Amino acid sequence: MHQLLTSTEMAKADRLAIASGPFDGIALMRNAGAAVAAIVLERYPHAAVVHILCGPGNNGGDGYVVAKLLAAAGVAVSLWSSGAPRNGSDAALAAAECPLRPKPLGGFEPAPGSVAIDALFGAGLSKAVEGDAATAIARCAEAKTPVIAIDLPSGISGESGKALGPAVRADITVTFFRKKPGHLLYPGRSHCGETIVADIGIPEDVLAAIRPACFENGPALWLENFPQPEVDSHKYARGHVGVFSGGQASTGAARLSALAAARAGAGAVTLLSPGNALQVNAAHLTSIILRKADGFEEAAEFLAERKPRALVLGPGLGTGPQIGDFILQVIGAAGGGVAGIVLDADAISVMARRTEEFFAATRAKDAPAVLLTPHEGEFGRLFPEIAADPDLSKLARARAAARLANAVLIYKGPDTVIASPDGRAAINSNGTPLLATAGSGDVLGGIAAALIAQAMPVFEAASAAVWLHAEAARRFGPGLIAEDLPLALRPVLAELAQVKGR
Ligand SMILES: NC(=O)C1=CN([C@@H]2O[C@H](COP(=O)(O)OP(=O)(O)OC[C@H]3O[C@@H](n4cnc5c(N)ncnc54)[C@H](O)[C@@H]3O)[C@@H](O)[C@H]2O)[C@@H](O)CC1
Ligand SMILES: [K+]
Repeated sequence: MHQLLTSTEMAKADRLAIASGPFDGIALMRNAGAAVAAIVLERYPHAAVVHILCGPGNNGGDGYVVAKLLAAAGVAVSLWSSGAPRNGSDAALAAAECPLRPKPLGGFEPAPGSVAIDALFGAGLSKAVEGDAATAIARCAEAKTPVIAIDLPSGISGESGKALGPAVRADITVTFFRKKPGHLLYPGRSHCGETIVADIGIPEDVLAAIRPACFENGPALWLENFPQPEVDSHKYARGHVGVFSGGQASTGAARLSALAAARAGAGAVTLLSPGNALQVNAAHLTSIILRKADGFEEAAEFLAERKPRALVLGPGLGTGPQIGDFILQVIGAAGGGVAGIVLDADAISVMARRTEEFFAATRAKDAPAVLLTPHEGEFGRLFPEIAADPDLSKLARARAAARLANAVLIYKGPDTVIASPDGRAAINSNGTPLLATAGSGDVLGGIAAALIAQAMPVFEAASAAVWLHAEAARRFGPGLIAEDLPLALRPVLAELAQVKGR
């Protein structure tokens, strides 16, 4: 259920389902309407009136089916239409099967105690909602009428989650077969309320032909690749992570990454510290190995001797020009042995000033895989042209940036998108505002590095890290600070290990 379908992919799913039978277009529409009607009856059994607002397309067609079924169940139904469906469409068949006569949408006023079904526009929305439909949306909002949206809240793009103009704020959104990106990307997500995915008889095997490349992030996406220590594992087989610390006044961020990497299962973690910060780091570390690394030569010795599988560069590292040289040298030297380098925070800001050299390094033939973890501001600095394109959704921005940088991206925010240069992407949906706390990003980088070090492919490792990080925060609850996050991973990891062991 974790695949997300674009409108083109969903139309293909409909076509393939119709071709393989037994349901034709109108039968799928009847199933869709029946699913919505059942949810209305279950959730709003005492509604005084159910208003059904039908648009001109097949979304409206679903509305006519709902009207017929609810009326047959004895519900007081009031049917409104913005215009007759196109002759020969499934919606026209559904309208013909519905015994109720619709009233013109312009006269719609929600009655007290009523519920509204939004069947105005779904996957076919192509421009801003205007006229009577926009007025109807405003009237529901003014009257605080509970709304159940069919497929998508009208006005929201299923592709981008953008509001193309006025948009319905639904309490429940019932979509079909699979969610669409617009259900998870903001502001769409906040317009959906609870999103329910209904089965309308489209067979699962159509997905093999569609091969979706976008997913809702969750264990279904990466559990198969999630590390599980073998009985005979020793600490280096569980993956060694190297984290580079900043100077003596900014060491905490790297230590948070290091601790998170250890909690996320890295067998060994080394903190590489400038000489002037060794004392302060030593005073705060116990199980983490501390090693002096002043500049590239000592870093290169560490790579050659200890063969870490993953590196974290960025938290608290500083933004001076020599830091940029250092990062480029480490990327250049790490290919072969290092499976992945996580570049976060200061590393992103520094590389944003040298994008040409940076992208040349990440695209080099033997470069290690790179994972970038920008928040909105850092994304804008590193990818200014992509960030400035108003036509791109957050999903499209993440994918374009991943391709440009030849890197996996964790594009952070309330709807974090993880994107791979191969075109795959995941949208995270378990995020929490509790994570808006200083140092939480440093922890995320450490978790991702630990998973990469344990042989998870970088896209899967990044996706798993984002999910684990949010899940740990949610379960910990209010009062969370970044220091709590590594330990808060424990129950989440325990549960995953149990599921995986089954
Ligand atoms: N067999 C099928 O085709 C099925 C379709 N289903 C429903 O069909 C919907 C998609 O149907 P459609 O492709 O007809 O699309 P919609 O019903 O979303 O709307 C398309 C119509 O609205 C017009 N339009 C788009 N934006 C407008 C705007 N802002 N103002 C005025 N007019 C606008 C279009 O020109 C077109 O006539 C899905 O969302 C789903 O609810 C489901 O019943 C499942 C089966
Ligand atoms: K709708």
